[in-house]
Amino acid sequence: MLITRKLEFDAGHRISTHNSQCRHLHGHRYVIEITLSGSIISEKGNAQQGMVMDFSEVKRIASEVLVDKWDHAFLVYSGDTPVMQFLQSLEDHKTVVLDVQPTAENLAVIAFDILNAAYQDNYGNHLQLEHVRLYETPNCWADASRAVD
Ligand SMILES: Nc1nc2c(c(=O)[nH]1)N=C([C@H](O)[C@H](O)COP(=O)(O)OP(=O)(O)OP(=O)(O)O)CN2
Ligand SMILES: [Zn+2]
Repeated sequence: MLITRKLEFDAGHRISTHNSQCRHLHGHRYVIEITLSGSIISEKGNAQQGMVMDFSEVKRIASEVLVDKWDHAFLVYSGDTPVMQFLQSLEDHKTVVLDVQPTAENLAVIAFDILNAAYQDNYGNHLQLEHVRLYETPNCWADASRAVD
């Protein structure tokens, strides 16, 4: 069984090596869709009986490890020297430094890795993260999936 929870956050970025508009500082209302797999919990008396995981729990975990950290942050590539220096000059600025360009593709992979470590199987229902879809705009998104062994 697959379940998906959607969350949204705002963040700034630029692709410093881009040959067009995206090299300018700008922001997006990012949308992240988190897909988990697992079996339906059947244990009587369990508050999550009938669920793979309570959607509110999916949100709580994603917010704690990822979304609250990226929301209203500037996502900057560590190799983007002028922007790194500028952000460092701002007192108490919410900045997330990445070792790759903050493209939709890279953000989806980073989000997958962070979330993958966060979703643990608590009830023996083989819960695990399967897929992350990250929308940069309503028209542009990237998918990161669990590698097939
Ligand atoms: N493969 C990728 N291409 C681009 C990325 C990316 O992350 N991966 N990012 C950008 C820009 O950051 C920008 O966010 C995308 O802007 P744009 O192409 O203008 O997207 P829109 O949905 O606003 O496009 P419309 O043509 O206005 O619909 C660029 N490329
Ligand atoms: Zn952009």
